[in-house]
Amino acid sequence: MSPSPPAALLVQAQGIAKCFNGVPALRDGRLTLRAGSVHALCGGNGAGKSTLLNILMGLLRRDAGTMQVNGVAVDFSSPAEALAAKISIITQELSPIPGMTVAENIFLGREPRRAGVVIDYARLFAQAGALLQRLRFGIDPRAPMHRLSLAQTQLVEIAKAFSHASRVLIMDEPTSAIGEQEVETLFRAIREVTAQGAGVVYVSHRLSEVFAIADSYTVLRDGGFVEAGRLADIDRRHLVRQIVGRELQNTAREHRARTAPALLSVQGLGRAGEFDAISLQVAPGEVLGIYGLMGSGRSEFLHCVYGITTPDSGSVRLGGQLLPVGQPHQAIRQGLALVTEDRKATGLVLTSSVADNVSLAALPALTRAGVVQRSRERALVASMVERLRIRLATPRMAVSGLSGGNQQKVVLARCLATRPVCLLCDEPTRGIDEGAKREVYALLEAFTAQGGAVIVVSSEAPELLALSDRIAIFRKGRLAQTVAIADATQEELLHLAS
Ligand SMILES: Nc1ncnc2c1ncn2[C@@H]1O[C@H](COP(=O)(O)OP(=O)(O)OP(=O)(O)O)[C@@H](O)[C@H]1O
Repeated sequence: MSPSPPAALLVQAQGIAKCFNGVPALRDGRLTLRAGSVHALCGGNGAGKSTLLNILMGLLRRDAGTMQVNGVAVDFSSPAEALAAKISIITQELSPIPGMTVAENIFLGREPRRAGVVIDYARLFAQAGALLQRLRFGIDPRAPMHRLSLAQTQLVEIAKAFSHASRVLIMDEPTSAIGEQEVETLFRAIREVTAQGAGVVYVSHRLSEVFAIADSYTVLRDGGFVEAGRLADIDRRHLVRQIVGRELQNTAREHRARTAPALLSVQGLGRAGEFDAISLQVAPGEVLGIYGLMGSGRSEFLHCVYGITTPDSGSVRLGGQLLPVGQPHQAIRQGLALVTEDRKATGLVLTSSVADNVSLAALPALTRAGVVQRSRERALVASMVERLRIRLATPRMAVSGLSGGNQQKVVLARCLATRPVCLLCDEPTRGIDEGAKREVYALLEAFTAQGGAVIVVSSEAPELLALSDRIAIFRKGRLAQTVAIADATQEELLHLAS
């Protein structure tokens, strides 16, 4: 029997190049996508993945190279042209319109109209409802966007990409803000559309996802092409080596039981509709992981401890001192820092420079007699850029010019620059590549070795198991149980959380 012919080529890109202000971001971008396939585009932070996909999508123009869609040479000058060629994208940065409903966000500019004029809301909500139900996302199409959590906002963005019934779906880190259960739901939807002949380009730093959903891959490094092939022919270690360009050391933490008095102590903290009666302690040198499904109240809890929101009941003590409620500036002064999940909303000033973002919160410590000591500021920024391997042209460039993963590293650098004694981390490695993840783990290890205390919220169970000494499981806003790391497994965590 002769082998079946390869599926139709949906996208072929070769030798794609792009410079920003004379600095090359992409030198030799390549991509091949076939009908019915999920193709993983892999590479470290700043490798050029988003740049290549933004060129394919018409969001950026290329400087050189060729691109074909369905065998026809293309050079899209806008996303509308790409959409007309049946290509849609879920970008890394979410851009919801908060004042509108979910349905309006999904069908913006394509709303069903009566007599071609007035928006037909009944049909709009019905269409959006049917789509969300098909995808099993469990979101009300009539809900106002501003009411949704970050995870739900990301699901709406995903639904929007599916609503175009495209032949090519580009997913640039689609799961960075959603939980394991929603990831499964997304994968089911991906399998459905590929079974019908669509092709998906999938970008994620979570390699377990890549191996679970994709069949073929391309690796980019430093803007250049490294390797492409079938995932069935390689293992995870090989892929990591190609992405990072070197063998990675294992940096697992040494788990320890802590007996010292608590550094951070939370007593009966509650906030209506979010979480209730949470009491927990973290000792110096300890990492407490928090695990929970979407909607379990884990991020809301961290925000409240830090002071972004005010509790209805309970108290927080740091080093025995009561933290005043709802005052993050005071919390920082007392030694607390928060690494946020949503870097755009609460983490960074995108239009300011990397240097300003890193030194902003540390300015009081860098100021003598009302004058900022610039040489100390420069030294601080340089050491953070080096420790975290932030990939940039110059520290004076705007944060918006950094790749997504490098922006996340700036968030971390900014927190560490305030010299905290206790770090609250909400998805600290979101969007960070495998090499940088190890660096973040090593940083947390060094931080705790010096007596710092850490609380980590992560939706990646393997990450929590690697980092934590104990894991608190949140379920529907309650602390369900705290388990010692020796007794915890991935299955056990999921079981206790659901
Ligand atoms: N608008 C811009 N201005 C200046 N430089 C840019 C701009 N967009 C991207 N770059 C640079 O291009 C390089 C590639 O970035 P890109 O976003 O494509 O990386 P990536 O592989 O998607 O990374 P990540 O996994 O971190 O999202 C980076 O060094 C980045 O700083």
